[in-house]
Amino acid sequence: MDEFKFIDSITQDYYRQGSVVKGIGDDAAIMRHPYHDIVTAVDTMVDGIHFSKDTVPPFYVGYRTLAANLSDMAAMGGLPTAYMISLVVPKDYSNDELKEIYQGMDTLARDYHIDLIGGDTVIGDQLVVTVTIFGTVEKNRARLRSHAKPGDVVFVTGTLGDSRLGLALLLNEETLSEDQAYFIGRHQQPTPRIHFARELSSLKRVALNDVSDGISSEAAEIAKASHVTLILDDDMIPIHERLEELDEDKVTDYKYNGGEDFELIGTVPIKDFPYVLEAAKKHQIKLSKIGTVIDDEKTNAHVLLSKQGTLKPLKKSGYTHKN
Ligand SMILES: Nc1ncnc2c1ncn2[C@@H]1O[C@H](COP(=O)(O)OP(=O)(O)OP(=O)(O)O)[C@@H](O)[C@H]1O
Ligand SMILES: Cc1ncc(C[n+]2csc(CCOP(=O)(O)O)c2C)c(N)n1
Ligand SMILES: [Mg+2]
Ligand SMILES: [Mg+2]
Ligand SMILES: [Mg+2]
Repeated sequence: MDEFKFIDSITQDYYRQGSVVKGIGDDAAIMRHPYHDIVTAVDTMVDGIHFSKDTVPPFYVGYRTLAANLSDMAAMGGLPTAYMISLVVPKDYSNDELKEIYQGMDTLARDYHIDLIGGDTVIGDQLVVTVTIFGTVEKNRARLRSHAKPGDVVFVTGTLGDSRLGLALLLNEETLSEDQAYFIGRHQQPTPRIHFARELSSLKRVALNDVSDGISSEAAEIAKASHVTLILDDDMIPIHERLEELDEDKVTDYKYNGGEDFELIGTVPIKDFPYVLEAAKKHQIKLSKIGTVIDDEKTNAHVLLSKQGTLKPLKKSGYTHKN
């Protein structure tokens, strides 16, 4: 089973409820409401897959799961309001550890002024934390993956591969002379780009996707949903200067396929790009133009990578759950 093929296989042909604006196929679902659209998404993190005892302490298991969920909300341009938690707790897990998970979530929840409104608790074999976020977005302003058009600028927030390097440091696969704490912080405590995405709410058309699997996958999802091709420029992909110290193959893998940076990749009409730059500046985040959108009629590819004067398809090699 490959998660994406599985999702395709269970997607309904049509929605019975007229209120479903967007069902399966984006970072979150959108439901029409008389005053605004409702945004909801669910994320699950599993011990041994998304974290381990060596990589993420309980406080950050909570923090990180809610952050990933808020990141999907940001990728829709939504304003979060409340969340629910479903837990599978191993028999040997202590009450103190459980409390820490909740403290991690609550720390982030306070920052975004959102409330825990429910959940479910099960005792099982392995720690599983599932968070469901609810929020709102102005009617017809949800930032769908299908909104990219030829001529758009492709942009990304922050730097890419930092979380992957943090994971490598935590797993002792890598050592660094400096900035260890920064990269570990990016892995354990990512920042959902809610405020930046909300700042774009006056723009008519923006396509957004958050970086959970790696931009090689996220860029392809925008291209596929929008029936366009994204051309990315290798020189313009933002990375932290410390990452350049690693082997070239590793740098390439981390920046395109590392994932879990929870940055936003998006496209906007060229006329709106200065506004997007201003929005990033206002929220003190880095924003980089990384490419352009073209018609997909002749390219036969979702994403093309421009590197050292050549243009080649970029394979969708981000993280995929498989068995
Ligand atoms: N088991 C499932 N049943 C129904 N819909 C699903 C299932 N798994 C995923 N989906 C839907 O498929 C779409 C893509 O899901 P995916 O998990 O890739 O998105 P995401 O939340 O942006 O990524 P990530 O899992 O990395 O956070 C979403 O609309 C999601 O709601
Ligand atoms: C211990 C450990 N090993 C590996 C990884 C890497 N990892 C796990 S899931 C995922 C993609 C996002 O998942 P999803 O698509 O479910 O949001 C990535 C990059 C990790 N975080 N911890
Ligand atoms: Mg997402
Ligand atoms: Mg998600
Ligand atoms: Mg998923």
